[in-house]
Amino acid sequence: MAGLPLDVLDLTVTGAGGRVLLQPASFKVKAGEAIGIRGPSGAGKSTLLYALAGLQPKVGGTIDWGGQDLARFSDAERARFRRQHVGMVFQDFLLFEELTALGNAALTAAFAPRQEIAPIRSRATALLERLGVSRSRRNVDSFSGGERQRVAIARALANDPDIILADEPTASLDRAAADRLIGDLTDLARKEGKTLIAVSHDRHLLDRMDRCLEVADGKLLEPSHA
Ligand SMILES: Nc1ncnc2c1ncn2[C@@H]1O[C@H](COP(=O)(O)OP(=O)(O)OP(=O)(O)O)[C@@H](O)[C@H]1O
Repeated sequence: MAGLPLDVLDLTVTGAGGRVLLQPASFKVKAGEAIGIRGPSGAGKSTLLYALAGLQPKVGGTIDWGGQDLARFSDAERARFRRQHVGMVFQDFLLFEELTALGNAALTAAFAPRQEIAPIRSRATALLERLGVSRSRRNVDSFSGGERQRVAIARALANDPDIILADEPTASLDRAAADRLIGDLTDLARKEGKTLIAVSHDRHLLDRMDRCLEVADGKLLEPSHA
């Protein structure tokens, strides 16, 4: 699948107790662009990324992915959009401890139409191999942080999503594995046209993006170069 463009207009996010987590933010991303989101800890980077994935319950404004405004969707519609279009790498991975690495990586097969199950499983297997996860038939409960991160990345990509949203995707990887992953992710954007948005503190990752957005204290600052 090719990427989708994004048009965000006056996006706000409100958290528990009515706390404003993101003040009105507007920006555009072209299909196939690779965007970094940077800023200090607690600034609201993950908040913004989750909103773009349709995972924030209280949003205002517009989150328009190729003509579909997530901010106006029902919960069920947002879930369907995510299943069809979004590969998400969560900061804390959100793996299922009782499943194998392959079971986790191919998780979306459980919700996919019959004809898509085999392609998802074979893509998940290839991704685990590419990412150097050799123990794909082992339960992830014995895995290290770096192995978990790689399983989480394989899961996000196994569905061949046209949008990749990644929260600190290199945080648990050593430099060599991180650099390989950055190459893989930017290739997906540049060669396959997928839209990539990654929150990161990793200078190496930010430097490889087409451009970066900066978030500070719940505000999107003027877009800047990495
Ligand atoms: N649902 C919520 N309700 C209330 N406050 C929240 C909620 N979610 C996040 N926050 C708060 O919003 C702020 C921004 O959090 P966020 O996780 O987006 O920051 P971040 O920039 O990604 O930080 P880090 O780099 O440390 O991951 C933090 O103060 C956090 O505690």
